[in-house]
Amino acid sequence: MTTFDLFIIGAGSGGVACARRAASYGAKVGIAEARRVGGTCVIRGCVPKKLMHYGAHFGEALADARAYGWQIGERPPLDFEALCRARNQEIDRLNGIYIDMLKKAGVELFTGRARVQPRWSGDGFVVAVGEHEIHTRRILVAVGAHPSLPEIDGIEHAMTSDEVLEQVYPLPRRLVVVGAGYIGVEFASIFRALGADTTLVLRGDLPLRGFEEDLRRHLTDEMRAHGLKIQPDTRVERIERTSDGFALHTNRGVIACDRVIYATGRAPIPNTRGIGLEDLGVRMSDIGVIQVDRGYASNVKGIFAVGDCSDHGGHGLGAAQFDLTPVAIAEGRALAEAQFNDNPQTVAYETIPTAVFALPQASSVGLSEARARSLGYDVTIYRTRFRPMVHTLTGGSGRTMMKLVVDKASDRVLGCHMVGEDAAEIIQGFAVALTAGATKAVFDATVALHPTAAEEFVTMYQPAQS
Ligand SMILES: Cc1cc2nc3c(=O)[nH]c(=O)nc-3n(C[C@H](O)[C@H](O)[C@H](O)COP(=O)(O)OP(=O)(O)OC[C@H]3O[C@@H](n4cnc5c(N)ncnc54)[C@H](O)[C@@H]3O)c2cc1C
Ligand SMILES: NC(=O)c1ccc[n+]([C@@H]2O[C@H](COP(=O)([O-])OP(=O)(O)OC[C@H]3O[C@@H](n4cnc5c(N)ncnc54)[C@H](O)[C@@H]3O)[C@@H](O)[C@H]2O)c1
Repeated sequence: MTTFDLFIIGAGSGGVACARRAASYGAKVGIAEARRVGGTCVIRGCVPKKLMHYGAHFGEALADARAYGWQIGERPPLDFEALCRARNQEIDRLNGIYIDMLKKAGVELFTGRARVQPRWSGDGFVVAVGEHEIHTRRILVAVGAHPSLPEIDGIEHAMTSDEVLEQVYPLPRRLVVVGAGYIGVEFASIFRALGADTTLVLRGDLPLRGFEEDLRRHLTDEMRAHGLKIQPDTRVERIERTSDGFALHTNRGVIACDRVIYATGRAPIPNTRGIGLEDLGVRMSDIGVIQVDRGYASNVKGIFAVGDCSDHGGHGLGAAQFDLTPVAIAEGRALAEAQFNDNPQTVAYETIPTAVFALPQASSVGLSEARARSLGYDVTIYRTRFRPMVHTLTGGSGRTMMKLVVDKASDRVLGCHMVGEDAAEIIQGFAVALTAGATKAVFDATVALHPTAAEEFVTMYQPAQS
């Protein structure tokens, strides 16, 4: 029987990245996947979501095109189910590519739910996947997370992101999205842009808790201007099926709709529980997050964890922001480098760029103003709001917002934030600048690229009133 150097549970972003890198250094690597290779990002996350985001925004582009002379009459009809089917076809193609990539890398794939056995083999661990009994020196747990739902009456009527992104269904006429984190804001934006009468219901006063306050406010105004109904300070008490859809009973009245999407967060349970980790004494939080050190090692020697199911604590920034695909990939690769190439690496957690594919997009890298102040920085703020050039002809009311948070003492730019078209594409380059430790003087010395929105990031000379 082969003994693997590394056996990975979960072929998602972190697991696949680690497997390929470790195998490239000659390690004997096996990987188990319970659902589909590619994991959340490829199968039911980033990729299908971005395809739907593209699909949704053609509607607006078509309307804008009229102002540029295109003779487009009424809004053309949308075949939403065709969009779902095209999306699924692309996901099937990517799933095949991921399986091939593992094969080409020499990684052995086991299909099924892996379970670590409560006994040790001669030189490591035993993992069961279906009929297979696998011996391995190290285990990487990269099992990701799962939509978490509150226990209220009628919650079984709600769709989660899994169903939204995997199923083919008619476009809802009236939709309610509950929860205003990344997924809630993105889905509400997508369905609104597709033409659904959409209400975003949140418990707090603004969406996207943890993000820069100016970004949250500006994005809220913009989303409302696009016709999205945003209902703050609202708690759903129960969901009732009615003759023509559903009734959401809330502390602020009843909302009628045809579909309800719940986007109330994700947790590693049930993925991390019930697969033998507790029996070996692996330390986890109450929601199943595996506690690891800076080398992604759990408290049990030889068991590691990366990605959404893990937390190494102590990065000093927000938390939820780090459950992102590139973070899982960077952690998986860093683990492989340390274990199989004697090349320990650190992930630049302080300057992880992030975007919300909303209506319009919002993006951030580095610290928010509030977070910078809470960490003791004395900061200067630069902020601009302007009408993007495309709307000079369309007459659209949309406004772009950009903000820089600068440390007075060192002149270092601590945070860049944006709401507006292409915000996601624009922030990536500024993440490079922040990772390199760029100062405001460097931003000022950078020649602008005209005419773009991005140039505003290097032409904000006057500090904003606090
Ligand atoms: C709707 C949505 C949109 C998102 N959009 C973005 C985005 O735009 N940008 C971004 O950066 N991030 C996005 N994310 C987050 C991103 O998808 C995750 O951060 C990323 O996939 C985490 O990777 P991972 O390797 O930790 O876990 P996953 O990719 O979730 O992979 C875990 C894998 O483990 C498998 N598994 C679980 N238990 C077992 C077991 N016992 N045996 C075998 N296999 C098992 C699962 O089936 C899964 O395939 C999005 C997430 C969602 C839900
Ligand atoms: N563009 C991206 O990069 C992207 C997109 C989607 C998801 N993600 C990742 O996936 C993770 C999960 O996304 P998410 O949106 O599910 O989680 P989230 O943690 O971002 O947001 C969940 C929201 O639901 C609210 N909530 C919790 N319980 C509730 C209840 N009972 N009623 C009403 N609201 C409730 C929370 O206050 C929070 O605002 C994110 O943290 C992010 O890391 C990233």
